[in-house]
Amino acid sequence: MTTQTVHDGRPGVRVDNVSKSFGANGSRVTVLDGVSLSIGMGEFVSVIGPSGCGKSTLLKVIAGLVEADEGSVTIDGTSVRSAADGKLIGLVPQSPALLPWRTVLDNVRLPLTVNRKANAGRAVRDPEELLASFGLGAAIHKYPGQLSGGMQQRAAIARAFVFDPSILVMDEPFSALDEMNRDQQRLGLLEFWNSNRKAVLFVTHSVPEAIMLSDRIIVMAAHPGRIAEVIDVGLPRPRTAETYDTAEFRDLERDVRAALHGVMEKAHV
Ligand SMILES: Nc1ncnc2c1ncn2[C@@H]1O[C@H](COP(=O)(O)OP(=O)(O)OP(=O)(O)O)[C@@H](O)[C@H]1O
Repeated sequence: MTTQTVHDGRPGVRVDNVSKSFGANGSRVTVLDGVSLSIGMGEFVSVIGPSGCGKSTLLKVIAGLVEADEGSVTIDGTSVRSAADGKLIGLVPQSPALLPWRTVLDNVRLPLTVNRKANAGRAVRDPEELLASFGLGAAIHKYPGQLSGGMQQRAAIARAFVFDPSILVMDEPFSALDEMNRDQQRLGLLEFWNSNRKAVLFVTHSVPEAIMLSDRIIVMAAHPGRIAEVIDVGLPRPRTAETYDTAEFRDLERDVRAALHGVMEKAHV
């Protein structure tokens, strides 16, 4: 096994000194305070931290769904707005958000058909092939209600790949699944990502999940939301179910939990 990090010289995601507050003057709350980070092309970065520390807000700022008050974000060298217009950003939400009256294949095709004119000439992936590579080849003509939660989430991930985005932002995509199923989905995602390297920002509450998937783990602190620590994972890839049983994995688990305890304790001072 080898440790491999793929950087092809492209800038990836750059977040520079981003701040964001919500609320009116008297009750204004700073949710992100001077957050800076970068994700190289082909790098997998997870964000973990206590509830309310601004993980989802950070993800939304990077995905162009929320505008930062201060600071800047660039995706592959361009502004978030033009990256979003150019379909460079793939988003996987917490719940699969599939349309129940459309088949799985039609759900994954939907982004291609919504604005056919604007999408003309854009590089796209074949929805059937994508679904097959996520193990859903036999389910393409089924409706979402006929699929398990894990299968629905895989379809949502496949949908995020149709425009072959440069970056993928994923907001706790496996949080609604039971642990066994969740683990299967993680390994499935890793297998696909290994041969389709994107810059990934992955929000999670699970320490083992963050370690298993990531090259780096960003630990956030709350009130205001900020980066407290960055932990390099460095486990060899490809990672498999056996990776959980290694001493290196357990050491990392201890380090990440200690970092989380650190930010929780400071929050109570
Ligand atoms: N649109 C909004 N308007 C007002 N407040 C908001 C808005 N979006 C988020 N917040 C507040 O910002 C803070 C951070 O929210 P965010 O969802 O980013 O945290 P999180 O770390 O993802 O939390 P969790 O782990 O519980 O999902 C919370 O206090 C939340 O109530």
